[in-house]
Amino acid sequence: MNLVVVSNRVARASGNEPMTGGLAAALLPVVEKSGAIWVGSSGRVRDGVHREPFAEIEPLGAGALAMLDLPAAHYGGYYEGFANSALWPALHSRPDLIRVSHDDYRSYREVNAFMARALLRFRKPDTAFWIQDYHFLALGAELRQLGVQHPIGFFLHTPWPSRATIGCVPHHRELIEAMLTYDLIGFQTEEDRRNFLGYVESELGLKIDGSEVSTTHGTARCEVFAISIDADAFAQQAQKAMTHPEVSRLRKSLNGEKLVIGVDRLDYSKGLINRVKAFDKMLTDRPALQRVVSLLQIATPSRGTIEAYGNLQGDLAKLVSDVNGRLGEVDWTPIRYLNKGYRQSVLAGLYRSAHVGLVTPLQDGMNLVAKEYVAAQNPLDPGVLVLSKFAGAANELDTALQVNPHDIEGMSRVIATALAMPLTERRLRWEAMMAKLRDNSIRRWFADFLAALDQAHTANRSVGPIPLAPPPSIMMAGGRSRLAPRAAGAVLQ
Ligand SMILES: O=P(O)(O)OC[C@H]1O[C@H](O[C@H]2O[C@H](CO)[C@@H](O)[C@H](O)[C@H]2O)[C@H](O)[C@@H](O)[C@@H]1O
Ligand SMILES: O=c1ccn([C@@H]2O[C@H](COP(=O)(O)OP(=O)(O)O)[C@@H](O)[C@H]2O)c(=O)[nH]1
Repeated sequence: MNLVVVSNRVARASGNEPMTGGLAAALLPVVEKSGAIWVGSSGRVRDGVHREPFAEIEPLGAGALAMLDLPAAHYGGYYEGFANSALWPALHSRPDLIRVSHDDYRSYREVNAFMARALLRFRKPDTAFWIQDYHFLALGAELRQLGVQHPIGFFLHTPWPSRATIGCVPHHRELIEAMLTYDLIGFQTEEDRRNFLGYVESELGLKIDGSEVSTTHGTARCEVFAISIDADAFAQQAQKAMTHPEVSRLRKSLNGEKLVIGVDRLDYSKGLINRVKAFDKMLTDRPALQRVVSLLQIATPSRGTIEAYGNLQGDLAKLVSDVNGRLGEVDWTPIRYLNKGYRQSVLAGLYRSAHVGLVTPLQDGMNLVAKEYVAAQNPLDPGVLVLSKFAGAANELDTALQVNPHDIEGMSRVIATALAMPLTERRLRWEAMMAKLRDNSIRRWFADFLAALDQAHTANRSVGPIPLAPPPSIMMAGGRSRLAPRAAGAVLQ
């Protein structure tokens, strides 16, 4: 099989920069080994690329990485607009943060259609397409519309929310109808899958048969594949990282103090404000812990041109400075707060140096930082993971100390418990989590998805050729979508 993987964000094998997010970090090692072609955005835009998509292609393991310049006129409306100001807040159950214009939606559909046309050059008779994430909900439908009969799978890296919440996204019906043209739709957790099928049944009135939804365009199978990491490789990296100068400097600066670590993109879904408040409360309520423990919070800038992200950056900086100003001393700072990214070869050593890993998102598809923190620990003296029950990772990492990130007082108590946990209990909890990570590796995630895609597509083909997808349509009065033919290229006119 000749695999084409598609995502908005890609990662270069030779890249020396820190990873921006879990999708790229998780996919890089497996895509590299698979010989696949990985197609995504170059991060650059270009005028007039509609006819001839421009791709910079470089080797990636046995395969290749193709980075496309996306259309200048639509990039902002697609990425910052519809993808990250409408879909992202809705998918993370924050409908109050949805900001979207109908032009943004048009741009989103234009970029999906553009990507579909660009993918045709990579198509061979035995190609399977694997589309990643909410940036490309409609890409499968665009490919089918171009007559592509190949297997097309989709994996959603974020949560899928309740029907009421996804219903706040303009054009939700036509987007989800478009998703049903995928042979296979993968989710991080059973809850995400249930929410999606619940929407399909109650909002679209379609019948669900086990994991399958049948439409006049074929059957979409919906399954769960929890993304993961290569735990043993990460453990080795962590051991090696202990001699990295940056890690040595951190350890030396601790002067025997305990360390709590948080590593996140600066995103409102990550629960950073509540986390800092909980740490503050712990130190304020338990003065004996002052000078005994500090927090290292790495908050990598993300999507900074979007208002909600800019506001968060300001609010968080103010909160951290308030805590440090109030509790700090001439020779002690309670919170080390860094707005930059670190390579995993350094990050692994930082995790291993920390007695507690704080991963407290309000909502998170999976959260690979939680898994990396566990994998990085010294088996003889492991740290404790404090994990939000609203991260996808909480399903597997069930011996972490799980918290409700909305309960600041509860979190402050649990962090104190983690800091005081005896070695025997730390080891028991860590061993159980590490066994789960070893069992469900990123290699297994990759292989299981592709095997299920093959099965789903074979079952679809056994009932005949796949009809052209329902074409995209604009909203009609009353919020219902219509399924009407569309002239090639005439998106949303
Ligand atoms: O590409 P960006 O806009 O910079 O955002 C980074 C990525 O954020 C999201 O990551 C998700 O995928 C992880 C791996 O499955 C998962 O652990 C995490 O819970 C998710 O938030 C987003 O879904 C990606 O598309 C972005 O690339
Ligand atoms: O400075 C940083 C911060 C994060 N990461 C990586 O970015 C990913 C974050 O993934 P996660 O699933 O936790 O969250 P996301 O950012 O994708 O929502 C992890 O693999 C981290 O190792 C990194 O390499 N350097």
